[in-house]
Amino acid sequence: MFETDQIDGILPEEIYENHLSVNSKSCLQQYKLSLRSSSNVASNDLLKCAWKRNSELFNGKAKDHILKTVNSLVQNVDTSQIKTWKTCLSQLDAESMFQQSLPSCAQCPATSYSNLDKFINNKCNCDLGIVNNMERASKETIDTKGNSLFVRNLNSQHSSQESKSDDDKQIFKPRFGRQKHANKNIVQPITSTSALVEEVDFDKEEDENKAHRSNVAKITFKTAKEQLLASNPATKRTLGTSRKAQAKFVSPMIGAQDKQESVEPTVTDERLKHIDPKMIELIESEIIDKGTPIGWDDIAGLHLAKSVIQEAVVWPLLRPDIFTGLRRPPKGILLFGPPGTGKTLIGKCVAAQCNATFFSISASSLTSKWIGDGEKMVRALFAVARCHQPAVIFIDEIDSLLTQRSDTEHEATRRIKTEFLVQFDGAATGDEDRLLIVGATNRPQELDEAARRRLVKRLYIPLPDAGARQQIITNLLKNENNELTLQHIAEVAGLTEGYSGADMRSLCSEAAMGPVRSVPLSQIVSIDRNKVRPVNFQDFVNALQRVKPSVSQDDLGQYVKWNKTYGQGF
Ligand SMILES: Nc1ncnc2c1ncn2[C@@H]1O[C@H](COP(=O)(O)OP(=O)(O)OP(=O)(O)O)[C@@H](O)[C@H]1O
Repeated sequence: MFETDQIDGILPEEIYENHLSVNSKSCLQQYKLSLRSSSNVASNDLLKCAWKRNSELFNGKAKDHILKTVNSLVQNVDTSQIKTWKTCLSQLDAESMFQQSLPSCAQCPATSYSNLDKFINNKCNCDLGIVNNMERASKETIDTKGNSLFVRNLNSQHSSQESKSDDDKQIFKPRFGRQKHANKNIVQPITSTSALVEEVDFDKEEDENKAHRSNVAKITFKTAKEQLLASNPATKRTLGTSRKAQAKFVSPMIGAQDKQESVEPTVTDERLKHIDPKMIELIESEIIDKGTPIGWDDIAGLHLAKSVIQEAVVWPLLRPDIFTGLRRPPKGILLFGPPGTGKTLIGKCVAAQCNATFFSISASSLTSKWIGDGEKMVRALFAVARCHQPAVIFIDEIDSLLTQRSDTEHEATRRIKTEFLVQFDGAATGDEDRLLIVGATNRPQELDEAARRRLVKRLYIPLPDAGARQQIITNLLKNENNELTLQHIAEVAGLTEGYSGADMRSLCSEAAMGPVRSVPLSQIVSIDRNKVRPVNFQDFVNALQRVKPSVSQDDLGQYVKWNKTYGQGF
């Protein structure tokens, strides 16, 4: 309670008579918190806020008086008055003020929340928060006694909708919960709580309230996500997908910025008529690889594989007129071998050598990322590829798409697989099509027989030999400041038996960290780039302690065996 001698002239009774109604549960809670922490400014702000919102409930004189007193106390916050202000606040019984300010509730008998804790713990069915939102959009009607408030229904849009469905029933919003009254245009105060309680079917009322709130939300409120999707439907598909470094950036604000431009991509090619435009856009932005073109020299070793590919795939794609009949090229090749041996590099190189568009997709993303849409995605992928001929479709982890059939196979996966085989056959039989499907796998033994048959050329991509490892090191050190001689490089190559191309890359990165680690910690931020010493042989020796080969001998044995059975045999 206010001490009458400290904030003179303001009697608690006066405040209660003015039906001080704190706006919302959260407002009150914050207010209480601020009281506990004795934060004068926060308390003052909250009080002001509550009073402002309820200004029409105040007797102007009392309001002015309270605000004046509060202002003077806040302005003198550094003086001795601070003690008085704090004392005032600590003596203000906010709980009982709030309790007493609550008007009678239609649904909860007044006694049910005589204890404020009950209200705070949601034991009261009323929803003050909702009422607050309504208050902003509506005109309040207060009865003469001020103890029961009805709020005329919300915004005109909503009321027109309701009136359409509810014909000539006029709907009013009580401050707590909703009440329907058959009488037209009459704002009825609740004079007897008990009488109303009898009339109201609580369950029905609750359902109606829920439906009403959701209607209001639908009409007046859109989440940021909904707004974004409405303005740029393409974002739905691009959000959450892993982007490659070279992938085109799709701004989430495209829709907002280019309102004039059509959001839907325009499909001009007849072959794409039945394909979802969003999928086309996604394929063009995410799946077409526009990275730096790869040359044969960028791939170390693998001479046999490279020559077979050149002969069987690259030339036919470049000269389809010569490679006809028996010379007709295979439409699918399989690259299998341990991870990190350059299968993807080969795929990219083929595309670059044939001036073909390179589509790169991981089969596992078809079965997981585009779950439910995988089938459509496969169809779209082949359709877009046909429009970008010559094209190379690189499917990494192809084993996860074309696995051997089993009873436990998921229906969606089975459908994607079927679609893939259908499209594959279409591409294989279409004489005009210059499409090449390159599948890559680390587990060739798991491939479906049907897939194996279609991927006619099956090439083993083994671990790099010493010469290839030497070439990889040389290539990677080309742009680094280093003092390794040819002999050093040959020595490192000799020490890395069993390392894959990817392991070699990790080794070189680790060695390149040596010079940086030798810089004293205190100078790392300021040191001149040219003062960092060159990479040397010792850095490689140290790196060899940390980077170990990732492929086991057992795995290698399996590849060799499979190669002998199904591979090209070299
Ligand atoms: N023969 C190679 N010549 C040059 N670099 C290679 C070679 N093999 C692998 N690398 C290096 O290893 C990295 C990974 O290679 P890549 O992605 O082509 O392997 P992968 O066989 O497709 O691997 P995964 O089976 O795990 O997909 C390449 O970016 C390259 O730096």
